[in-house]
Amino acid sequence: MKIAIVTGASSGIGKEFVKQLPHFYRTLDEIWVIARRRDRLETLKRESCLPLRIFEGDLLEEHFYTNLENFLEAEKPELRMLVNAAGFGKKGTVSEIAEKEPSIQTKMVDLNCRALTKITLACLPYLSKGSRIINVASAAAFAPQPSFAVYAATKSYVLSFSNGLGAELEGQGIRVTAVCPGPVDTEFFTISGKLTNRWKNAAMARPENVVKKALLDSRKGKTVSVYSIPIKAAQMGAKLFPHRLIMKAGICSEQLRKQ
Ligand SMILES: NC(=O)C1=CN([C@@H]2O[C@H](COP(=O)(O)OP(=O)(O)OC[C@H]3O[C@@H](n4cnc5c(N)ncnc54)[C@H](OP(=O)(O)O)[C@@H]3O)[C@@H](O)[C@H]2O)C=CC1
Ligand SMILES: CC(=O)[C@H](N)C(=O)O
Repeated sequence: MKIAIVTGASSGIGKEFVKQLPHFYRTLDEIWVIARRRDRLETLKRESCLPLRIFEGDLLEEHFYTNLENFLEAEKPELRMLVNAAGFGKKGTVSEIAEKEPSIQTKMVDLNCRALTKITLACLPYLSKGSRIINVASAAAFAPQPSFAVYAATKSYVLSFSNGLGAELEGQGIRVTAVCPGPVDTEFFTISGKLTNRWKNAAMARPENVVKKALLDSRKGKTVSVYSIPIKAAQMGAKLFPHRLIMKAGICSEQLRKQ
């Protein structure tokens, strides 16, 4: 049985992967979808042209992995595509967030980094030549971001992990692509807090476009997928300029906005 696995499938970018995957991978038999909100996954299942198998659960809970591993062991599927999209962010300084929600920043690290790694490790034995991994990082991975510090650090981990793992798996014909979008119009900002940066607001992308580009880039075997010219410029800027300067520019533009 040929399958794809998508985490964060109940909303936004992950959900869009579930919608587009059947058109890119016509030989898939099933997509296994992971998220906490079962009702959302049930709706997606009714609308999908491929059978979806629902794995309702919290990626922060250990028993979730035991359950998934048991299913993988029993079915021994040919995993053609793993998409790690589950994640969240919180806006504000590290101290402000810590005061309001003491454990949320370590939970962010646990979901964005640890859970992504755990799912990948569980899936590795079922990948074979031609299989793909897509890890949803972010343009926030390119440089540190004051007032988004933990989030940006988690996404640097995802980018670095994807590049390292990709180099290890290349010889087996398995490609890993880190997707690094700027702001995307999803429920992300309901949880993180609204975007106040006008440059970021102007660069807001549609999830359909980001996902289509990611799937095309993954098919080509690209290691990083960046949608839109402004975000490619940001990627280039982060390579050319010292991160100290980039952070200063970000802080100045935020202060100007507040005036
Ligand atoms: N939107 C943006 O501007 C950008 C987003 N990204 C990244 O894209 C990824 C997807 O975000 P996006 O689609 O925008 O945001 P959404 O909030 O729309 O989706 C987040 C997804 O993660 C799932 N999720 C969250 N917490 C858990 C958990 N503990 N266990 C299982 N699943 C969980 C949610 O499902 P449920 O709540 O049902 O469990 C949901 O399906 C994230 O990694 C984000 O960092 C990257 C760049 C830009
Ligand atoms: C939420 C994101 O990851 C986005 N790249 C941003 O920095 O706003």
